[in-house]
Amino acid sequence: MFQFQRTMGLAKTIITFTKNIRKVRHFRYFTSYRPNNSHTIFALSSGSGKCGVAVIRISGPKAKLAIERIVGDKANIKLKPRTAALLKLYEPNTQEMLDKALVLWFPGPHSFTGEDIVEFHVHGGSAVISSVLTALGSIAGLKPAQPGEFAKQAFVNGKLDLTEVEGLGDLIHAETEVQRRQALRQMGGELGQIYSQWRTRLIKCLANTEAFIDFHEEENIEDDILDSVIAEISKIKNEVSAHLQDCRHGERRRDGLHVVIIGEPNVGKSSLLNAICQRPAAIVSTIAGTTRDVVETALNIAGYPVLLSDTAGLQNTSDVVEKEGILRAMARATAADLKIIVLDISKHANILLTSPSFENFIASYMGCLGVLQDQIDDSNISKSAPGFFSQLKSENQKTIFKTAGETDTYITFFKSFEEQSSISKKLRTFDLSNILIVVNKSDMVADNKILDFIQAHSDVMCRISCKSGDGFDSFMKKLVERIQNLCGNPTVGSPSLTQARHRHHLNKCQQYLTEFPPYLQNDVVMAAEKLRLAVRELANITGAVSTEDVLDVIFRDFCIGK
Ligand SMILES: Nc1nc2c(ncn2[C@@H]2O[C@H](COP(=O)(O)OP(=O)(O)OP(=O)(O)O)[C@@H](O)[C@H]2O)c(=O)[nH]1
Ligand SMILES: [K+]
Ligand SMILES: [Mg+2]
Repeated sequence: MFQFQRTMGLAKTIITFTKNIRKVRHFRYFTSYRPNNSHTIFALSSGSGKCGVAVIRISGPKAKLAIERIVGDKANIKLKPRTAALLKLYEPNTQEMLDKALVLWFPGPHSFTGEDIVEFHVHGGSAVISSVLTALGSIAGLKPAQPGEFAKQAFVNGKLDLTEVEGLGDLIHAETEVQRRQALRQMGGELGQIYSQWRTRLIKCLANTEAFIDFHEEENIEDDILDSVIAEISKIKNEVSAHLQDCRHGERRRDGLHVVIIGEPNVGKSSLLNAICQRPAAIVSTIAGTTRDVVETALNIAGYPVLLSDTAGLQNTSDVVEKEGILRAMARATAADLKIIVLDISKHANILLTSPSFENFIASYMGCLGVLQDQIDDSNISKSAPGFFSQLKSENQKTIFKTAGETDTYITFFKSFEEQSSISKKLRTFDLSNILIVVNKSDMVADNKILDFIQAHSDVMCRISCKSGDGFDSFMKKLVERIQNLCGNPTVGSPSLTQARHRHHLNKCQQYLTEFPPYLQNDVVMAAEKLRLAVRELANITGAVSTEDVLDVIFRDFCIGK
């Protein structure tokens, strides 16, 4: 019991019940899944292909034996922990020399995996590598590592929790600066610590609740014990909520920000995509409807990972293939983190100038394109303008695209918005943080009024020419600012969750914590069960409790040798 109290640092209340300890419920939530994994594994840990130096790693109880078999007696004399020694490697059966290598010896538990580890830094030719791997395979008790098996050993031996393992995986896959910084921070354990401290605090609440259940009838238990539990749980719930409301910053930084280019046909969407990624990724032509499918490119923009998509021009069409392309474009635009809406100055200048207000302009143009429907409050709209908007909602392709490209109709559209003052109000609340309007082909029109209009709305609008390159630098500056705002800084503030898996368990944890107080009124035992489930959800994130299935999913993404 003493050990138990000391380990968990439980609330004082619990300590007063040692004599009745046999009654305390079993603390199932302390159990962790630690599969017995004592075999010795080996693999090439550096990348494949010809290279100057290749690193072959061995981890497990027979690592020492492996050095003795491959290096011979000299190994024992020359090898000091964590110090490199230049030694000859031999085939253990024929004694043929294989290579001269740097050999490093990391005795467990002070190693990456917690097991004994040996590293051979051999010459990086494929024949050298395969001869050493074959020699290792011939030693009884050694087996080739599965993908991610070194990291799994580290997890099993308590060297890394699951969020740290994920951080390590992300670091290996990081392609941009921001991904690298975020992964490094997660691998350092900061994210895991947030979840662990919530879990520890919830375990204390659970222990107090269970103490109440077990002893409140016979012992002089403090009356307000449950009040303090309720207060603490409400505090934790608020902290989890704040952590969840992070605008998906961490996930965007890990998986890439989705940016979609949309607009009418021939406005220069594909030209813009090509200019941003500096290669002819999408076909450009004078024919309206050139782009049919979504053209996606993965880019590194100012250190942020971005998935930039060019889409089919939005218009009414009877062509079934183009129609499908338009549906895909709209689906992409709806799901995107940032929409770049492209206009053609030679075609849309008139709308810009005759618009009664900027909001109306945006609403009418994008309403016509059918891309802001997700931001329009349905109920309000159907009340205010049942005919117009319900038609727009339900038949957005059929009805709206019929009119696309006709300036007069746009003007009629936004004038009708203006007449509906309640709708206008709604439109003014559009979230402009995820929209960037690009007025292209500025080489074709040089009208001061238009330039002034664009300048007056420079927070969401810019003018460029994909043809001459004019305005492109300031567009890119604006784009980078948007991306920075949408992704946040990975090294500032508390660390963000980075995976849908974290979000899933945190949402479930929240749900159980919400259910706790109402249950407490009628059924304390059930309330305690809710708390236990909440603790379990947090334990799932860090791997304090996990199943083989979960581990398989996480380690599967690693390559062999990691
Ligand atoms: N003058 C001028 N022409 C441009 C500019 N940008 C693009 N164009 C031309 O406009 C035409 C259409 O360009 P695209 O990039 O194919 O347009 P899009 O929006 O992708 O067209 P769709 O895929 O058919 O929807 C091409 O002939 C381009 O060369 C520009 O800044 N100035
Ligand atoms: K085109
Ligand atoms: Mg195109």
